[in-house]
Amino acid sequence: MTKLKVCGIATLDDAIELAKLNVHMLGFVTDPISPRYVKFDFLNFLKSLTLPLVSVNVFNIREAIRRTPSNFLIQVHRILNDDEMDIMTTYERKFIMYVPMSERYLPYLEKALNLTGMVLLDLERKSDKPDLNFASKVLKDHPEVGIGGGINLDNVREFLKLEPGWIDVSRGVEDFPGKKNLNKVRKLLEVIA
Ligand SMILES: O=C(O)c1ccccc1N[C@@H]1O[C@H](COP(=O)(O)O)[C@@H](O)[C@H]1O
Repeated sequence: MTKLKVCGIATLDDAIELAKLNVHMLGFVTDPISPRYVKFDFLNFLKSLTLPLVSVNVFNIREAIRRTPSNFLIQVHRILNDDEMDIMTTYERKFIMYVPMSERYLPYLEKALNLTGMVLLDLERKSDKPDLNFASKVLKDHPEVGIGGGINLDNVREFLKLEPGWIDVSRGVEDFPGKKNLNKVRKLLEVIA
């Protein structure tokens, strides 16, 4: 069954309340590029939560590896070059590797799948439309892969038809950047069930 990761969480209350729902993973963007940015120190307030927690990073990967609590997964939300990919293999950490949802990134997808069992197919740019045909092809061979990209209550069924390992949702369950709407999350969980 497809699991739900709610990402871009920026308040302790939201994290605690979402953890009480049947959400599978909670994501926190620890890169200042995001309007949902939280400082690494904020992650230390989440240690009482027992579900999988994810630190999402774009440009501060090394800092993230150094400052993210050891129980967190680290999401690398940027295309890495070969040297950076090699360096990733030297760390004893669980990574989620972001891969843009586009045919031209198939070679990178293979590299990411060799590095980690957790790959997230997501938009190359937040303004893009998801390439669900490409995502469908990937998921036929790699059903464990997660998918994101503007998922919300109106379009979630299109993504669920592909039977991804998980769906990754941030903007689609927000009142404003960083503030999650618990009722929208509850409704998403009802659709997934
Ligand atoms: O959410 C952000 O602000 C963000 C910033 C920088 C890198 C990644 C970010 N979010 C990731 O993108 C997916 C999908 O988000 P959305 O549902 O399309 O808004 C989200 O789950 C994060 O993993």
